[in-house]
Amino acid sequence: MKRGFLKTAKAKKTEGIALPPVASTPPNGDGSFAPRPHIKLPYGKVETARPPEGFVSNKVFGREFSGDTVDYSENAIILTTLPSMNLGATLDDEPDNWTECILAGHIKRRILSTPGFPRSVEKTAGGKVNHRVGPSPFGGLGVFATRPVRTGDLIVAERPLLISPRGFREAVLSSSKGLTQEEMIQVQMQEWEEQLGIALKRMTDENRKAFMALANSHTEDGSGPILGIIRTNGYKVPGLYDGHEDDDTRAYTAVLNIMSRINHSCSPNTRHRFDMASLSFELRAIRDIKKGEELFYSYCDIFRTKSERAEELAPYGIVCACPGCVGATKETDLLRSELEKRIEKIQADHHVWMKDRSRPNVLASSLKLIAEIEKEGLSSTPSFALLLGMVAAVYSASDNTNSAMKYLDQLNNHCRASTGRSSEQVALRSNSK
Ligand SMILES: C[S@@+](CC[C@H](N)C(=O)[O-])C[C@H]1O[C@@H](n2cnc3c(N)ncnc32)[C@H](O)[C@@H]1O
Repeated sequence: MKRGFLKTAKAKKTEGIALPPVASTPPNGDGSFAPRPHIKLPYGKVETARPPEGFVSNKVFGREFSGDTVDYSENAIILTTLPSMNLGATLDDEPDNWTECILAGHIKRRILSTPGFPRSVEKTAGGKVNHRVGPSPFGGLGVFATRPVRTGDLIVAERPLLISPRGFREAVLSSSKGLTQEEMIQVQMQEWEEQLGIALKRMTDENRKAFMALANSHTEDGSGPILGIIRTNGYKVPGLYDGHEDDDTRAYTAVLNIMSRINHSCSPNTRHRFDMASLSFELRAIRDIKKGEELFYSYCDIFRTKSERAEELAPYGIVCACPGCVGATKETDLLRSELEKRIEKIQADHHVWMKDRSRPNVLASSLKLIAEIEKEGLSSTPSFALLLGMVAAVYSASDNTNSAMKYLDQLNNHCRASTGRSSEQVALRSNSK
């Protein structure tokens, strides 16, 4: 994005809007929320992709609030711009851009109280642009490396255009008595679209334009244009959730200008993390990437079999033709689904060897699994670091310093790719806790 790109940014009249709280779902005693009912949204061509005849949706009137308001109820949904945007602000005031957010009140408070917030978004080494968006052989647009990128290097970091809840609010159901499940879902999608529209209106013209230009693979299932774009392009926001971390219905999703152009592969070459203090997503290489190579992340769980992955990818309209799917066999399915278990077993053997060096070490089994992982393109698994560490430890114990250093170096790069920090920095931080 060019500097000055948002020179025309319009200031907000108010700091935010609070949608009416949902009376039926107060937080539990510990401040957490009960899971929302899991609603499977339709995809593909849906014959009745609209609310039933004569249905009039609840119009939402939010309460406007100013920048110093912090007492919105836990249960209220807040529409707010982060970092906050002053009247007449331009990109010169906030070169890292703003994120339009639809959040529960307590989530906004959590973001604002993150130490360092709003930190500036991390820059690539030397401020170089490592990516470009262009036509992809997989169809539509994709993102490509403009220079060789080493494992662990930052490719791009950006603030999302929009952060919004992944699940629907319960309120809309109150008006839906007598409707079938399918009809209720259509009603919910329409009402959610109207609420999302309020957030879109609050965006700068440039951000709204960038958002609406993103791909939409949900044009025939009743999703409105905004919801369709969110469903096609959303990244789950790690660390942001209303209930329990594992409860997807209360998680948040982010749509980004550049990173939402990245296509899917079951053998991804990038990894991303969310940095709350800068409110940005950081994309790093998980293996060395050549100039011109397309960048991929995985939209599905890569530790599942090919047919299970195909099921997860269907809502995106993807019939995956990545090397991991084209070359899938019984053996690769087994490797993926049993990978974690195999690593755990090697780790247990390693601990036995650490206590009693007369026992067999795990060098051969670790190196064999590392080779299998690299061949299948699964090095984005966080447990890969464990294997690298175990190999380095065994080499080090046998005074094979060169080999130990080689694997420590790989471990360090892997750690940078996952956490943005070197393994020494990560060890220092965890020791200081
Ligand atoms: C997040 S967008 C990715 C960017 C998109 N290609 C574009 O033109 O903006 C997701 C959509 O891209 C397409 N897509 C992504 N990965 C794909 C793949 N591996 N094979 C086929 N289509 C893919 C699908 O239409 C999917 O719904």
